[in-house]
Order: sequence, then structure tokens, then C-alpha cells
Amino acid sequence: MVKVVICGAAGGIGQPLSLLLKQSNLITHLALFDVVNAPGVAADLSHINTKSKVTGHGKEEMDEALQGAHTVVIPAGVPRKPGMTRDDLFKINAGIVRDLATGVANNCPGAFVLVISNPVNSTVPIFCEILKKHGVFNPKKVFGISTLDVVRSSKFISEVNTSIDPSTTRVTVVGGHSGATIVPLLSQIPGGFVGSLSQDQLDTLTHRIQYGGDEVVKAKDGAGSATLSMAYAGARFTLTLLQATVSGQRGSVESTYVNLDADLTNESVKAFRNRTGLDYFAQDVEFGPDGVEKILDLPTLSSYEQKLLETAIAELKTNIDKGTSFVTENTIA
Ligand SMILES: NC(=O)c1ccc[n+]([C@@H]2O[C@H](COP(=O)([O-])OP(=O)(O)OC[C@H]3O[C@@H](n4cnc5c(N)ncnc54)[C@H](O)[C@@H]3O)[C@@H](O)[C@H]2O)c1
Ligand SMILES: O=C(O)C[C@H](O)C(=O)O
Repeated sequence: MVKVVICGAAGGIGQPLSLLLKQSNLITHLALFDVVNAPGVAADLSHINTKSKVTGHGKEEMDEALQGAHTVVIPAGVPRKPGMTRDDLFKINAGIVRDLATGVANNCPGAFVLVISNPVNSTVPIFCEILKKHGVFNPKKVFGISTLDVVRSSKFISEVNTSIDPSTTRVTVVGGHSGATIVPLLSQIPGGFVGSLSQDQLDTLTHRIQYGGDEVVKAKDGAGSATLSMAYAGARFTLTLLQATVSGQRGSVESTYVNLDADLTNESVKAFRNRTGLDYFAQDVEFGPDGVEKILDLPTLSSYEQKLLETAIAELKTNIDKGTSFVTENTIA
């Protein structure tokens, strides 16, 4: 049985994400958990003629939803409004993520967990610290979802160079998932893409990728942030992970924000960690049956990207400390 649980399933991301996952034959049970409206969304989806069973679970039914989960996807929490940073969401979303992590530790400690709730740079450390406290943390199984940055990068570069097919050109995006911590490695795009840009074009494109979320928040004008593109990105990541962990497919790669203990064999990851002091970082990861098979080496960066990375590292440190301190200060020993 492959049970996938969506926490926050009735929300702006949760609904289209559940719809996309309902189309997968890899999933046998889709469990929708939300503090509001989950049974209604579940009833609606359950009429779609694909293999999976769909169940809805309300506010008091988190444990039941999580029991036996293979994978838990978490888009629960509040989204931004214009003028807010992702870090402004910390106050509310930190507590939501802490409680869901406790639920995972108690009900499905071996599950793969995909954290979408912002600020991802801090909510992933919160999730991992809670699992550590319960003695069930496996760094190969917890992922911060930064796939939307990769999806945006592919699309935005194809608008600059129309010979690029955005559906097949993947861009490595490292660092984290907010503003300056998002570092797209455009120098890695084959065909001399970066060399064809002026410095102004490179600055504009990099800024657009780093602040793509703001474009949507501004356009939605108070009605939230990216939901449909996020559902697409979240489904892409979930299905890639399921193909590796359920179907045994090897060799697929996505950029994702992980605890760097996920690959203790990579010497360059060790060296990076010693130099920066970072325990969490988004990087290209290869999937295997246990989740993270390998964290890939950082490629050689251009001097432009190196500067972006140094700025990202400083901000990431603060974001990570904020997440880990929250757990130290807000959990009963
Ligand atoms: N990682 C990314 O790239 C990315 C992209 C877009 C949005 N996000 C983040 O995803 C989150 C959700 O965004 P949205 O637009 O779907 O928001 P939304 O308000 O539309 O939906 C959130 C849902 O979570 C539910 N919820 C709240 N507390 C809960 C709890 N304790 N347990 C279960 N469900 C709970 C709400 O009832 C709601 O249905 C936000 O934090 C947003 O910033 C992340
Ligand atoms: O911008 C946001 O707040 C939502 C999300 O993180 C995004 O990148 O679109």
C-alpha cells in the first residue's frame, strides 16, 4: 500500500496538488488532512476514476490521517500578502509545522516528508529537530520543496532565449528558498547560455528567479501566493520521489533543501559544511529507494554565482538558527 497524506489539503496549494496526485497510479491511498473542509475536498476527488482511494480527515483526525503513511506532503500554513517576506510567516507556520512533525513522529516515523510551508529555510530545520527529539530522524527522508525555483528558472530562461524548451531544460538552483538565498546556477546551462547575456540581462534574470514569488503575491493582490505553479512543482517532486522509492527507478535528480547529514559519504559536502557551518542547504540530490541516494557535488561556480552564494550563506545561517532555536525554546523536554 502506498499511502500519501496531504496536510493542508483544502488550501490553495493542497487542492490542485491533491488533484494532480490523484492521477498517479503509484498511489493507492490519498489521505487529505486539513483543519477545514477536508471531507468535502476528499468526497469530490474520490469520484475520479483512478486507482487510489481518497479519505478526508478533519481537525481532530490528524493521527488517523498520518497512520501508515509512505509519504507526507505539507502545504499547511498561511501564505504571504504583499509587503511581507516569507520570514514574516514564521510566527504562525512554525507552530503548525512543529505540531505536524510531532504527528509524523508519533504515527508514521518512517515516512518521507516534503515540507512546502514557508519559510522553508526555517520550517525544515524545525521539522528535523522535532523528529530528532523523538529519536526518529532520518535525514534522507525529509525534503524542503524548492522545486518551484527550478520550474521558474526553466520557464524564465526560455523567455530570454526562445530556442530553449522549458519542459526539458533543468536548472540547478542551490541555497535555500527565499530571495537572496535562491542561487540559480545559470552558468551550468549548456550551449553557452550565460555567455550570450549582457550583465544587465544576467542581473535581471537572476533577480527574477530569486524574487519570482513576489510577482505572484503582487498580482494576487492580497489573495495569497503561488498555488497552481506550486502544486505543479510539488506534484513533480512527489512523483519523482515515488518513482524512486516505490518503483525503484534510479538516477533521477532534483534540487531540494535537505539536512546535509543526508549524504555523509560526499567529501565535498563535508568540506562545504566545515567552511560554511551550514547544516541545511538546497542542492541537486539523486534519489534512491531510501530517499536521498547522493547529494551531488556543487559544480564550479562563476565568480558571479560565488558572490550570490556567499550572500545566501549568511542569510541561511540566520534562518536555520531561527528554526532550531524555536524547537529548543518551544518544546517540553
Ligand atoms: N515551498 C514553496 O515553494 C511554496 C510555494 C508556495 C507557497 N508556499 C507556502 O505554502 C503554504 C500554504 O500556501 P497556500 O497558498 O496553500 O495557503 P492556503 O491558506 O490557501 O492553504 C493552507 C491550508 O493549510 C490549512 N492549515 C492551517 N493549519 C493547519 C494545520 N495545523 N494542519 C493542517 N492544515 C492546516 C488551512 O486550513 C488551509 O486550508 C504557505 O506557507 C505558503 O507560503 C510554499
Ligand atoms: O512567494 C511565496 O511566498 C510563496 C512561494 O514561496 C513562492 O516562491 O512562490
